[in-house]
Amino acid sequence: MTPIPAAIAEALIAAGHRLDARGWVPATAGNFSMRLGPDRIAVTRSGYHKGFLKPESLMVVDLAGQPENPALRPSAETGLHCGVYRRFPGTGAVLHGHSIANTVLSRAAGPSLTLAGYELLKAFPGLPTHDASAEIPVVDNDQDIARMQAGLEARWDGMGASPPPGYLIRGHGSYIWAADMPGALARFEALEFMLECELATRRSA
Ligand SMILES: CSC[C@@H](O)[C@@H](O)C(=O)COP(=O)(O)O
Ligand SMILES: [Zn+2]
Repeated sequence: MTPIPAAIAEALIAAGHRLDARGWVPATAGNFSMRLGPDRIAVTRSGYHKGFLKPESLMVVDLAGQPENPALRPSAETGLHCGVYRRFPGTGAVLHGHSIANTVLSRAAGPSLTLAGYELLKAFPGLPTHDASAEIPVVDNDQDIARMQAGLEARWDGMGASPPPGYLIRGHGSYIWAADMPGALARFEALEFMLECELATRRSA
């Protein structure tokens, strides 16, 4: 069995506190993971409140989503985490949350949502200035996670070498990743900030 180092467990638990404090993981929504090695990740177990995670709320799966301990049930969306680690090998942490802004805006969006002119775009890779735009893919929600992941692969295939490090699931939430947990949190918060700005702009229109 692959141990989950204390620093990894602490980072995942702290991420839960942070996102819960912002109202981005209501009820038992959201799931998080961090890379443990080339073919192993620590992921949140299914059905736990992410604001109250403990080391026992975490478990180890391989990049096909198979648990090392078959008695434990990983996040229902483990396949989406594994899909990111497989496709983008530099990924060290993946965060998923359900916010009001990402839920409302993804419901209204087409196949992508464009964010332009925000200083916080600089939190995303390859955007050194606010004078830029990011096209965040929006995929339809699906309880068949393997099918949703296949759709994402097709989207990424059509997006060149460096798709944005995140996407929205319609009416559901966001997935964001980075090389480490501080980076993933920064990108998550930047995306949420810009989505809240978009929502405020539409409300005042
Ligand atoms: C509270 S329902 C939300 C779930 O269906 C799911 O979308 C989610 O984010 C959490 O699922 P989980 O299996 O606990 O990782
Ligand atoms: Zn979810």
